[in-house]
Amino acid sequence: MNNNVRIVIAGPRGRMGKEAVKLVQEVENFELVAVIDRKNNGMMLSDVEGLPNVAVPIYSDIAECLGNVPADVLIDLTIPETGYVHTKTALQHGVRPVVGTTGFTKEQLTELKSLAEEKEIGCIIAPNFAIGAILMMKFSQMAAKYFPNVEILELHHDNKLDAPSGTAIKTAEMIAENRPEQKQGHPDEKETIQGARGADFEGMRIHSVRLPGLVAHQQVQFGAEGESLTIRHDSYNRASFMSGVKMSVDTVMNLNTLVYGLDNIIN
Ligand SMILES: NC(=O)C1=CN([C@@H]2O[C@H](COP(=O)(O)OP(=O)(O)OC[C@H]3O[C@@H](n4cnc5c(N)ncnc54)[C@H](OP(=O)(O)O)[C@@H]3O)[C@@H](O)[C@H]2O)C=CC1
Ligand SMILES: O=C(O)C1=N[C@H](C(=O)O)C[C@H](O)C1
Repeated sequence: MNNNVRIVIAGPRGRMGKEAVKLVQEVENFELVAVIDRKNNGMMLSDVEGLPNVAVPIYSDIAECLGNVPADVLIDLTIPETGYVHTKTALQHGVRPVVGTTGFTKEQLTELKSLAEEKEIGCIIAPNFAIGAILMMKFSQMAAKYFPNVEILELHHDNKLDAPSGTAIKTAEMIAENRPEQKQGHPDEKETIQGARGADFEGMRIHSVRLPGLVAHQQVQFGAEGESLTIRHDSYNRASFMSGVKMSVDTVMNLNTLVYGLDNIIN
């Protein structure tokens, strides 16, 4: 019997998608069975210039793909609107989603969790797959208990569509579990240029930097009387995310609900 995990990847031409295709080829019991790409429908991956020489079919429509190709896991690395439709369709077909795409709304996450539970299958939505980034979030959550004054600075390449990053939002949500909502800065502070103080998450400020040359970086900065604490993580390339993708694929096969964030998986 073949015990391979049969995987479909959505977004194989993207920065993350290309790495994921490489990962799936490298892991012994992972098997790429199809890809979802809005271009090149009906072709084989191996026929597209610049993509790995793997003979799997390309579909532009996920329902058509999952209706034709038996699969266990969908890895989605696309854009928020498409990623949401892909995740929902995968769950409806009994295929377990591992989603790196960021920018889902709270309502979408709630709806997808209900669907995963109704179908009794696993789904992982991970705003960040890098193990160091998960630790940064966990350490920040711990620190917030003692340092409630905190600002988050996230820095990314200038092709990123969503702001703040999924990682920054998840970090703020985790910190909020240990930090009562409070306004920071001077009570009478005023922005002379709108946005100067960043986005407001329960009084925590989130600042988004977009510059060419950056990959994915985040600094969580805590301040108290006479001291400060900075927790920082840097991803210098997309390979940094792949051990988390592998762990997610392995884990999702044994889940029967939706898990949001790898902080709920690593001990
Ligand atoms: N969880 C994590 O650890 C990480 C998450 N991310 C997230 O992953 C996602 C992808 O990032 P990245 O690889 O840098 O982005 P890219 O822009 O490099 O890749 C996105 C891919 O999605 C495809 N796509 C866009 N729109 C559609 C559509 N309507 N239907 C089908 N495919 C579509 C693009 O194809 P086309 O060329 O045709 O537009 C492209 O191949 C983002 O949401 C990002 O925030 C990124 C890094 C790490
Ligand atoms: O778009 C990116 O590049 C990244 N997106 C994720 C996010 O929004 O947090 C993860 C990582 O920061 C890279």
